[in-house]
Amino acid sequence: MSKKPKVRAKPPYLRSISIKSTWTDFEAYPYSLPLLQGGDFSLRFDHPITIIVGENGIGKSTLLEGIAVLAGFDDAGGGSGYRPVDHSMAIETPGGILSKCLIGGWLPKVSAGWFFKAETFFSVARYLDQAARESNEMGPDFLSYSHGEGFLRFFHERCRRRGIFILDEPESALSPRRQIELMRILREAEHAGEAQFIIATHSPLIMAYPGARLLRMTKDGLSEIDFRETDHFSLMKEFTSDPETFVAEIFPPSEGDEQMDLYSQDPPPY
Ligand SMILES: Nc1ncnc2c1ncn2[C@@H]1O[C@H](COP(=O)(O)OP(=O)(O)OP(=O)(O)O)[C@@H](O)[C@H]1O
Repeated sequence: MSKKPKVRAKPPYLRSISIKSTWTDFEAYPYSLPLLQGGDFSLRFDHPITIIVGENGIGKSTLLEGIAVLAGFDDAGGGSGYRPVDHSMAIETPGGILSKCLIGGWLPKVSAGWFFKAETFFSVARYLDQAARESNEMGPDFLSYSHGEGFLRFFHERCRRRGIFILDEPESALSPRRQIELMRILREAEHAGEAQFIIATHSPLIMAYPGARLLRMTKDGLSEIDFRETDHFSLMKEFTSDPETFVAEIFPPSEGDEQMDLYSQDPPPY
């Protein structure tokens, strides 16, 4: 009798997160995020790629850290079982403890994947090289490249595998051209059908990724949005349609100032 081929579940693997109904502590960070106030926060993931946008400080990274810990990653970044940063001397409250108040709905629970944080990429990369050296293996050596090249090599090598990939501001070191390359990597991963991505970004390019579910985080919570409606896109649109006026309006002349030609080719007089 022939064996039935195994059917592998497709992403998204993490189908939902919600706040525990018994949770009552909303006083201190990270439970004090505006998103959680009211105690009925929940979010469903129904696309392989979810992209979260929102103003600085609204809580995107903290939410991603909570999800990363729920997925079994360290909130400093890395894969399952990696502890790239020594937290023993840290004085700050780690955002990952948010996971304490969250319940994740998985189908199935996957442990493979990665939590990429632009701000800790270099510590994580060093940790990977050191771990490889200790096992007499070749390290990935992401640090022997420029910031942006290192990031892209990383995305090429790690994000095409099966698992859940949580990316916090992956565009940070990438030129617009390289952001487009990242979008191509996402597209390949999406076609391969093995990876779920949850991404926080300020890049108007990445938020225009076709087929992703784009969510805007505000103090009132998370809601779906078209990328054209985001502040990031509207500001860039205003800028590109009339850069001179746009920049001049950033620096309105004070009373008594002479009107400055911002695009003068003359060097400054010092
Ligand atoms: N370790 C911490 N302890 C206390 N408050 C924190 C800590 N980390 C962040 N916060 C605060 O929590 C809020 C959310 O921060 P978070 O980093 O999640 O925002 P964000 O949306 O990712 O911002 P950005 O776009 O600038 O990365 C901010 O008001 C921030 O000052």
